[in-house]
Amino acid sequence: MTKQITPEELSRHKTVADLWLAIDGQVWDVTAFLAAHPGGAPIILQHAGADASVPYSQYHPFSLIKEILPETMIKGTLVPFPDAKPSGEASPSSNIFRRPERKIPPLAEQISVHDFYKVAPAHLTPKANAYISSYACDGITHANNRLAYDRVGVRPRVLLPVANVSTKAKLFGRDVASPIYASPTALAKVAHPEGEKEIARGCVGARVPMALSTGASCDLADVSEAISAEHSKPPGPAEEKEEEGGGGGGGGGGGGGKIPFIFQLYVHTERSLTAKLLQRARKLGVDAIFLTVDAPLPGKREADERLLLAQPGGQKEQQFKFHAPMTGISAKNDSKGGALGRVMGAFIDADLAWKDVKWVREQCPGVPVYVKGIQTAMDARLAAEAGVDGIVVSNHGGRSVDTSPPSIFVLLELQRCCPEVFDRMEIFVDGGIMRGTDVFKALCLGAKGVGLGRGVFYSLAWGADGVRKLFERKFYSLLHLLLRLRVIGVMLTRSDDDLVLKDELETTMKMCGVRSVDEMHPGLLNTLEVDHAIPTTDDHPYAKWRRSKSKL
Ligand code: HEM
Ligand SMILES: Cc1cc2nc3c(=O)[nH]c(=O)nc-3n(C[C@H](O)[C@H](O)[C@H](O)COP(=O)(O)O)c2cc1C
Repeated sequence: MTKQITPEELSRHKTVADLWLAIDGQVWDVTAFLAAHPGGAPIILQHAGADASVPYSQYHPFSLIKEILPETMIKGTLVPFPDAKPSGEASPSSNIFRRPERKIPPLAEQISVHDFYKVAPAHLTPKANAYISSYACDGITHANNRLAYDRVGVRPRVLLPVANVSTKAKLFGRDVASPIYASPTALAKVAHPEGEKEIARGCVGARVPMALSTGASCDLADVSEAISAEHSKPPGPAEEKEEEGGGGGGGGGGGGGKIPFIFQLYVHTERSLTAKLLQRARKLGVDAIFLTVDAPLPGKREADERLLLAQPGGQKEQQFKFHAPMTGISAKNDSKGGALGRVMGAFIDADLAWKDVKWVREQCPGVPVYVKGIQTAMDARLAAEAGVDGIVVSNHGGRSVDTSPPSIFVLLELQRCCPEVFDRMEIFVDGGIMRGTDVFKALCLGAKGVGLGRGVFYSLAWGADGVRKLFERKFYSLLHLLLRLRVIGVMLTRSDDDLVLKDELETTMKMCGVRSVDEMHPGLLNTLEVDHAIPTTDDHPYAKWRRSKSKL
């Protein structure tokens, strides 16, 4: 049996002379590998003495470490949570533990999306982490979504007046503070007891769109109500200090117009149920429908698969977290394992076809429909022909079919093979967005806006404030500032839990001589490093599509 290593013991090995880290439940002594790591030593040192599974999985498939490092470097198995108790009725092998109450580090310390990814998992249950972080098979697409952005460079322009820049945009018919939104992600209650309602509150605070999944753990009406309630709150300290000269600008509570509210649709095998759901969405006044088409069945997400759920009849709270009211499905283990995606998505109609897009549009006249999950120029053209209002270039965050192209490559493919689609419909993109530079690159390539999935889930560990901070920066209201000035005599400052993505986007814009979203264009990017990887034709450029005939 391998040695059981506690997080405390692991944390004692974090120097260049003695460096351990845990990946996928195993503790490795990587002291000898530190200098040889092709990605550099600093990134490994950043995670020294800690569980590096989540950040590691952003760059590498879990299988890589076993291919590269000898087994002799394994020190043992990480005991997940020595201070945690197994949940009441969970079977001994279920591996479900409740997190003891841990003090979450201050939000002010989380200054990048990477920070949210790094810190939040320690405050979620193992099953929640497995569900959120998981990806299809070897995680090639998942890792490449992120890495592909790094291979596209920006071309900074100088000596242009950029004292005042604005990230404002109009998305789904409404004014937003920045063209970034919360992608639809099912079962948010695994990360926060208020689930999607809390995401909605954060989105209102940041004044960005929110997309709600069919598989959400809160009902459409409840989330719609949470949005309205948040909008009608009186302005508080987090309220926007309306920018002078166009810069900045978040705003919680009643500030600004209503945020766009999007309903993401998975079509049920029983069509009448989907028709009813769409009618409800329309009545509730959703601003758009995202029809997800890249998951006729959920991908093979092994991390999620391996970790079983508490058995039926187990902890109440467990069931509450893993229940989707709009589909009526509660999670359970099946003969294959415990994958939430598979169990919760069992209702999805795998026979959906282009003709059904028309049917969906007919069910909700007047509500714009976007097809989410487009990954080739061919399908982008078909979407334009189907008359939809737009598409979301997405591979489900690498959760559907592994080795499909990173989203930014698809955007380049559309620019190369069917540029006309950008004039015919709106194009959104998600997958692997971690930095303001990533947002900038996607917008330069014609995206109207970008979505974040996992980042939102991780920021949710801090509740609505975390979500707001992920997207937006917070200013003190003038009133609040004056009060502070009088009472404690501070200088005019921003609040200490400023920003993340919007601020990074503004910085990039300033460095590139761009003052508004409309001024961004492909000429501000260098894509030479990836251009060879972008398809030039619909068919394979030389391999012929002919299966050899049997001679028998
Ligand atoms: C300890 C086990 C690790 C092994 C065996 C390993 C292996 C490798 C290898 C073979 C490469 C070059 C090829 C490639 O890009 O896939 C690489 C690059 C890289 N690794 Fe790791 N790595 C490890 C840990 C980590 C961790 C913990 C992180 C981050 C949290 C990380 C981040 C990176 C990054 C950012 C690159 C550069 C990728 C690029 O420039 O395209 N690695 N690693
Ligand atoms: C935990 C989780 C649940 C998701 N659930 C859904 C869903 O119900 N419907 C959907 O269309 N996409 C879903 N997605 C995909 C996201 O909408 C989005 O495409 C993806 O997460 C973007 O990649 P990122 O996580 O790298 O930002 C989910 C993603 C995650 C991480």
